[in-house]
Amino acid sequence: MAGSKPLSRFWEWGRNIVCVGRNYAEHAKEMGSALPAEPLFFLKPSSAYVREGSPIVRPYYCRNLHHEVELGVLIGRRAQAVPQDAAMEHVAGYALCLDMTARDTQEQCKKKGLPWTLAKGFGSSCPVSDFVPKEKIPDPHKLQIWLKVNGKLRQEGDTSSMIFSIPYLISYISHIFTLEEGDLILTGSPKGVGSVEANDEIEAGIRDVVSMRFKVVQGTEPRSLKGV
Ligand SMILES: O=C(O)/C=C/C(=O)CC(=O)C(=O)O
Ligand SMILES: [Mg+2]
Repeated sequence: MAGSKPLSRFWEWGRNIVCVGRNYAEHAKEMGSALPAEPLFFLKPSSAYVREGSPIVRPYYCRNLHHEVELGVLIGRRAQAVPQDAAMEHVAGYALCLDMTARDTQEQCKKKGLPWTLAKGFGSSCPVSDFVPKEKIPDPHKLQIWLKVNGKLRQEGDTSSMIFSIPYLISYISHIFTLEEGDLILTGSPKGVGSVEANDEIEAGIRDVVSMRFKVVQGTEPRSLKGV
């Protein structure tokens, strides 16, 4: 139950995972998408969390699983309609996160005007690092985040390039719904997203702060969904 566990194990809280999209101009460009005039966001279920030691499971319906490395911001105090200048008081700390994306499924959803849940919200779509307390990161807009696949660098971005800053995002979201203690905001991916296959190893980090490794495995197709 939320509240009975330490925030340093936020992935056990079962709180909201709020993901911001197209928050880096070069990533929006590589996707062929327009820059957002206001933050674009979507949710993942809390069962999407996965920790080091467990694999990222590629959904059986996905032919093109993409990595997106993102800075996660952990809410430490309830935020309801907070102004930008008070927003950082609601932050407990940070984590490195992956917004794993079934890109082919997302393309289909975009064409049909459907939500992105199948593409972004499957089990293990949100690998997360250890919690990093706020005190260890004096300026979250001055971080280098990176990601390698099988030892090769794929993504390298600087959080100073975010279109919408962390205080703006917290303020904006908190005017739409209340952010609760234990909620995590994924702040969007820099450029360089790309495919991973079963047996690939993903390593990612916030330079000089934290790193993590995950193996990708293939999910199996259910024999039948009849009777569900
Ligand atoms: O613009 C697109 O086609 C896709 C955008 C995303 O997947 C958004 C993100 O999750 C992101 O920018 O991090
Ligand atoms: Mg993303």
